[in-house]
Amino acid sequence: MARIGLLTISDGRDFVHRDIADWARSSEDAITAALEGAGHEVVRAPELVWTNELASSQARLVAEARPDLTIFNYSVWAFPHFSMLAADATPGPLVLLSNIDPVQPGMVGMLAAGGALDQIGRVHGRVWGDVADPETLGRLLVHVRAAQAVGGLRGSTFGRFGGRPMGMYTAVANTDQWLSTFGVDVEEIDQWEIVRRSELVSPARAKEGREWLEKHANVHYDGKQLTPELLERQIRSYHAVRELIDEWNLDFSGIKGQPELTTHFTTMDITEAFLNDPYDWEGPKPTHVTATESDMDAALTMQILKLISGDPVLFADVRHYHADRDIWDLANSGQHATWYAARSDDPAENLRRVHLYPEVFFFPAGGASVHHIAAPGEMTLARLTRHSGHYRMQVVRGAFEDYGDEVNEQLARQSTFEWPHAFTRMDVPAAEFLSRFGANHIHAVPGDYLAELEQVCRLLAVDYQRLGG
Ligand SMILES: C[C@H](O)[C@@H](O)[C@@H](O)C(=O)CO
Repeated sequence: MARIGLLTISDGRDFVHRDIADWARSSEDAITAALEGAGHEVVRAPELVWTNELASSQARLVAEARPDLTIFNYSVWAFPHFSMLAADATPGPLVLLSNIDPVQPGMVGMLAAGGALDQIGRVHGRVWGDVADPETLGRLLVHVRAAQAVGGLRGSTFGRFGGRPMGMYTAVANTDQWLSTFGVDVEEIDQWEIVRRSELVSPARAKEGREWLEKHANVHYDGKQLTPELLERQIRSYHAVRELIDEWNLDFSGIKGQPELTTHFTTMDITEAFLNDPYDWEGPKPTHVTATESDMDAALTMQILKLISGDPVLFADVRHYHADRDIWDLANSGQHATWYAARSDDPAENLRRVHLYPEVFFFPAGGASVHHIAAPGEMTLARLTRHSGHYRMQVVRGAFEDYGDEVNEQLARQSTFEWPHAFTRMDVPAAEFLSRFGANHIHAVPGDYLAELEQVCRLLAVDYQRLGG
C-alpha cells in the first residue's frame, strides 16, 4: 500500500472558482475512490487550491504526511503559478493528472503547469483520462509503484559480505554515489562471520532444514561433494546470514562466496536461494534480495525490481547464447530462487522440480547447487550498469521458455547442468545485446514493468536504456 497525496488545482478568479468548485471536488472524490479501491491510502488537501496562499499551505499540509507520491489534479483550468508554488512545497515524486473533457479545460491546465515545471527542471509524471477507466488507473499506478520503489530505497542498507569477487569491477560500486543517487548505505561484513556463526546454529535446526529439503526437493548425495553434513553446513550458513541481517538491519545483501568459501567452506547457493525465496524450511517469510558474488549493482537492480513487483527476483549469469534457437541460457553459478521452478505459492510445488546436485569442480569445498529449469512466462529483464561513472538502467523485454524435459536437459547439459537454467528469449538481437550490455549478470521478474523502470530512472536521474524494441 502506498500513501498518496492529492491536491486539486483550480482557477484563480473567485467568481470562476465558485462556479467550478463542486465539479473540481467531485473529480477529486473519483480519484480518491479509485486509488482507495486499488488498496492505497489517500491524503487529501483540506481545501482546493485557488489562491497562491492556498497553493503553498495545502501542499505543506499534504507533505507533512510524507506521501510516497503526490498527485496534482487538473479537472478545470488552473493557474499555473499555483502548481509551481505547490510543487516547491512538495519534496517527493509528483504526478500531474488531468481529465480529457471538452467543457472543462483541465488538460490545458496540466500542459501549462507541466511546461512551467519543465522550465525549472522539476521532474514529474503526467497522466490523462478518467481514473474510473482501468486503463487510465493502470497508467497512474505505474507512477505509484515507481515512487514506492524510489522511496523504499532511500534510507535502506545493503549488506556486503566479502569484497570484490574474482576481479569483477562490475560487482563493485562507489558508496558515495550509492548514497547520493539512491539513498542506500553499505554495511561491510566479513565472510568470517558466516563461518563463525554457522557453527553456533543448533544441530536440531540444521537437521530439520536438511530433512525438509530431503522431503520436498530431490537431493543427490554422492558421499564426497554433497553429504548430509555439507548440506547442513549450507543450512547453518543460511541461519548465520539471517542472524546478521537482523542484527545489522539489512534491507538487501550480496555474498562474495568465491573463492574463499567455495574453496574452503561450502557454497552459498542454499543461503542465497532461500534468502531470495518467499519461504524456507521454517515457513513463509519475506524475500530478502541477495546477489551472488556480492555484486552490488545486481543487488540494487534486484531490490528495485522487488519494490516494483513484490515478487522474488532472479539473479543469473548471461551464460550461453543458443544461436540455433535464438535463446539465452541464464544460468547462475549454483542457485536461482526455487520459486522460479514453478512460481507457485506452495513451496512443495516448486521444490518438486528442484534438484540439489553435488557442486562441480569450480567449488572444491562442496555443498549442493540448486538446479531447476525456470517456469515459462513473460519477463522483465534489467540491470544497472555504469558508463564513464554514470548509472544507466539497461532493460530488455523477454520470456522464459520450456521445451519439455528431454530438450531442456539437452540444452542444460551444454553448459553446467548442475546449475539452474532459465531459457530466455530476449526481445533484442543478440549482436545488439552482446555489444551493449554492461555486465555478466542480469536480473528478472515476471511481468512487464518497463514503464515503472522508466519512471524510476527519471526520479533517480539515471539513464533508461531499452535494449531492442
Ligand atoms: C565459473 C565461475 O566460478 C562462475 O562463478 C562464473 O561463471 C560466474 O558466475 C561469473 O559471474
